[in-house]
Amino acid sequence: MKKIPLLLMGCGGVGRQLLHHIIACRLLHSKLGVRLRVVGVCDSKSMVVAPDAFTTELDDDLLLQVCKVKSSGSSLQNLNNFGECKVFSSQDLARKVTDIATILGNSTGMALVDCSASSETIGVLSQAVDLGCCVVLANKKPLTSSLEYYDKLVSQPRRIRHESTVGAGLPVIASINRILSSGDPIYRIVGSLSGTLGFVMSEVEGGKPFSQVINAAKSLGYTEPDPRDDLSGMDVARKALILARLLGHHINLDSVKIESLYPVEMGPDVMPVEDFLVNGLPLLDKDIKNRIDKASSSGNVLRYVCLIEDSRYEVGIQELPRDSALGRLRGSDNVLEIYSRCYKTQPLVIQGAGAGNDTTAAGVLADILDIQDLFP
Ligand SMILES: NC(=O)C1=CN([C@@H]2O[C@H](COP(=O)(O)OP(=O)(O)OC[C@H]3O[C@@H](n4cnc5c(N)ncnc54)[C@H](OP(=O)(O)O)[C@@H]3O)[C@@H](O)[C@H]2O)C=CC1
Ligand SMILES: N[C@@H](CC=O)C(=O)O
Repeated sequence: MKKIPLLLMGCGGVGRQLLHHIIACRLLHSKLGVRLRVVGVCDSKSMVVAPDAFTTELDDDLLLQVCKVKSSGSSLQNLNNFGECKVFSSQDLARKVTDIATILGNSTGMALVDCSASSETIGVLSQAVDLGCCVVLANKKPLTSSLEYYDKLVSQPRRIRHESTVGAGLPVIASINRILSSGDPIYRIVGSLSGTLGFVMSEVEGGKPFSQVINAAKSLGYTEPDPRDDLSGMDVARKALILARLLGHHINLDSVKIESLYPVEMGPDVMPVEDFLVNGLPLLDKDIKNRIDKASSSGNVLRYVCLIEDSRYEVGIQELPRDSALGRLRGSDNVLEIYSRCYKTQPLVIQGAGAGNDTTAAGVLADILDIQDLFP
């Protein structure tokens, strides 16, 4: 049986769902001759690890307990007396992750899985690459920081997977990699790449207030931890940057033209997120409704569109015909049109659920299975 040691960073909506998927797939994976050995799980402050990363793992009862503790809003410290594990607190975290990566990286190998929404994981991920580990990301921040970090993370292409960073579980990165590796140059990508903003546009079209829809999107697990990451366009800009860099464009986030749906006075530096959700959002209801009604009166709809073409990198609202590919989108679906030599007149179109814990975690799990050949 092939064994893949795995350390999970981030135990929020996506991370917990990943643990549930791993447990639910035990039988399937054993038929495939693979076992995912979860050796550690950490959140922002603590980490729970197996007593000996070489020979032991966190068993499924303990993983379920991790999920239970985290979904109740408690700390992983509460697992101190539950089963065979050790719990470490904040100052030791990065060092402890690196210690495990050092032990396993050059022996059995290890998959370091980032389901956090933090930029603090970038250092440990890049060290893990040097230590011979694989990295699997749902977190977009490590790939959208400096070009130096990006180049480091992708320096061993067989050892990195990040399908869920764009379009959640949709096969966007894999499809682009296949097209590029066949020498077919991609010259234009256009799409709607935010589950949250897609959901918002179609629900507000249906008559619901913007503020209510954003809160619903948060409860459904579509938004980033702070929904302003979605509403500012920054989350889509990160996806645009990931795609542009995949196409070989050596650019940074400041090359992406971004349209925000809220004013600077409601930004994270000015207002705490709870304040924004309760008091800020309702102030935006009228303006968004007016914009949508105006488009509707001309038979159009509003969609938040991502465009990558030549040296144009733009994310923002566009008014589009209701019966266009993007105009027909409903709910949290994403759609992506890829134009290349082979897909010139008719683009390659990828469409489907583009956000949510289930599909995102499924994408992460498929990525982990995809690197199984690198493990003994
Ligand atoms: N939801 C979706 O539809 C999609 C999400 N993604 C990406 O998946 C990631 C996770 O999203 P989601 O689960 O919704 O986010 P959550 O906010 O629910 O969870 C984030 C988790 O990361 C932990 N964390 C924060 N900082 C660190 C750190 N430095 N080291 C380790 N863990 C840390 C948090 O810890 P604590 O509990 O202590 O706060 C929390 O457990 C995000 O990057 C998001 O962009 C990608 C595609 C789709
Ligand atoms: N917040 C994101 C989640 C996926 O990346 C979105 O709404 O698309």
